[in-house]
Amino acid sequence: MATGRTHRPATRSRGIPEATVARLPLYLRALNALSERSVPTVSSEELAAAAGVNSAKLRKDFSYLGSYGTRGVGYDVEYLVYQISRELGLTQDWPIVLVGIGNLGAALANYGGFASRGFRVAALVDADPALAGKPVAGIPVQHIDTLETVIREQHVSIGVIATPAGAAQQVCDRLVGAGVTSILNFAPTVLAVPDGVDVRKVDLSIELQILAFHEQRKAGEENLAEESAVRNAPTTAVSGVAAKETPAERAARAGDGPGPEGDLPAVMRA
Ligand SMILES: NC(=O)c1ccc[n+]([C@@H]2O[C@H](COP(=O)([O-])OP(=O)(O)OC[C@H]3O[C@@H](n4cnc5c(N)ncnc54)[C@H](O)[C@@H]3O)[C@@H](O)[C@H]2O)c1
Repeated sequence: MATGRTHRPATRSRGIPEATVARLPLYLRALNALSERSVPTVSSEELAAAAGVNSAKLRKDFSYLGSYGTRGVGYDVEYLVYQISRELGLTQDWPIVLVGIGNLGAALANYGGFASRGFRVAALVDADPALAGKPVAGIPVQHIDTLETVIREQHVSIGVIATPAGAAQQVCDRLVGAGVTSILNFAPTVLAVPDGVDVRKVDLSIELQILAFHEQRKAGEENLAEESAVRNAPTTAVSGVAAKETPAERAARAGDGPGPEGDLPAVMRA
């Protein structure tokens, strides 16, 4: 779901392109599902379909990991899970700090997927003094004043921002100043960060807008297809003028459906 860009060159130090890195979590999710079902091996086609990726792209991506699979057998699921997890740095535990514990922050804190993927919520932080000490997902919310101490003591390198947009840059600056080098930003604003800090932005409304665009295009294509079907239908002479025949007219002429008047009673068609 994460969208946006990271402030990194298109190719990472070990020669793995950013686009490949962005697909690794998709492969990992599909592989974990296979692993849970104790599936030992998987073909590139099956895995590509499960991850929603083109299979040639998948084989190219895996070649960067030095993983080529075995002809006729496919890829070893467990080994690939290990390889991708190692590449993504998921073989170690990553403490994260979540800032802004409102509707979204509380939902994120309650999301079980962080822990199962190696991300430990080290602290929940909010500026509202009324929230301080209140448990959310079993973790007491801490006041923003403690942010730097929490980051230092818990060795946090990843921060998640779920504050209103107006507070996000200030929170970001404090996170970076305290040593955080990766930020996941949910606030609808562009953050300025120094070199060496990665920012990923999540915006569900942008995703919905992209879907709306595709919906609109699909509707347009359907209309065009209908218009073109009518335009390309065989012509028939009506009162001496060549006119396009609609599907209903064609069916009526063939005697297999209602005429252009549809289901009008016969008396009204006369
Ligand atoms: N990316 C998405 O898809 C998506 C979806 C929903 C909401 N949002 C965004 O997430 C943010 C939070 O939304 P919400 O509905 O949870 O809002 P909310 O008002 O319920 O919660 C915001 C929280 O941030 C806290 N806060 C404000 N200033 C702060 C600061 N300087 N330091 C620390 N905490 C601070 C507030 O006390 C509050 O608890 C908004 O920016 C919203 O636009 C994004």
